[in-house]
Amino acid sequence: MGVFLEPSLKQGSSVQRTRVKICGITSAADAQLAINAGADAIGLVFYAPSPRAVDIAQAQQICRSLPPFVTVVALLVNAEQAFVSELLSKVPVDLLQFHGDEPAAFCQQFGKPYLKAIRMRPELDLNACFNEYAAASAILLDAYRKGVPGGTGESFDWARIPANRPLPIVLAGGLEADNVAAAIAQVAPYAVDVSGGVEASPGRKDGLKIAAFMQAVTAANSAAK
Ligand SMILES: O=C(O)c1ccccc1N[C@@H]1O[C@H](COP(=O)(O)O)[C@@H](O)[C@H]1O
Repeated sequence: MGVFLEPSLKQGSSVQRTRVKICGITSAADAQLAINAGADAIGLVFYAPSPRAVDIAQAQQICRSLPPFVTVVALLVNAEQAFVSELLSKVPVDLLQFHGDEPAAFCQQFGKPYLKAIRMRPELDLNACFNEYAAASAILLDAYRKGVPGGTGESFDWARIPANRPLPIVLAGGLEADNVAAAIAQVAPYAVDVSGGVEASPGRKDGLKIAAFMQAVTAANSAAK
């Protein structure tokens, strides 16, 4: 297994900025809040039990409103193969995010770049996950709560993340403006992913919280220079 050098880590005298994904976007207006604040990616949740769930028609409407160079991530939790294929044929998705128990063969079959979310349950063997999902674009690390696939608003012990990683890390789980700088300083992830921490209420984003989150990321990157 090779060792991926996180772009956020110091390379000579330069430090690359931490990418930001704002997940759980449910409207064109909320997408605009994220983009205006400088987010790199938006996440659309295709998981019906979530308060942030969107359907294909809503996703199409949100995507039609987007300017170029914004990455659209589709979040799925143990979805049927047929649904993922339909989604990809109807919505301009850049990246799939598998947030359930999908094996690597399932994730790879669509020929799309993908993130594999790993929930940090206590006995987890992270190296085994890196090996299984070696073809992923990145591994997204999220908090574990039994019976809940994600979006818990809870964080986990970042010390469990090894310094040497074969793939880029997207750090998720309970991030918000008040803790994201500490997370970046400790973990140096490729990207951070936030949902509940920038909401006014479940499924509705808060422009001020998004702006504060983005400012905290920028400040953390400046402090690392
Ligand atoms: O957002 C959801 O409702 C959701 C539902 C099912 C799986 C994942 C979900 N969200 C993802 O969970 C993490 C952490 O979210 P939070 O910032 O702690 O609220 C993040 O990757 C979300 O995209």
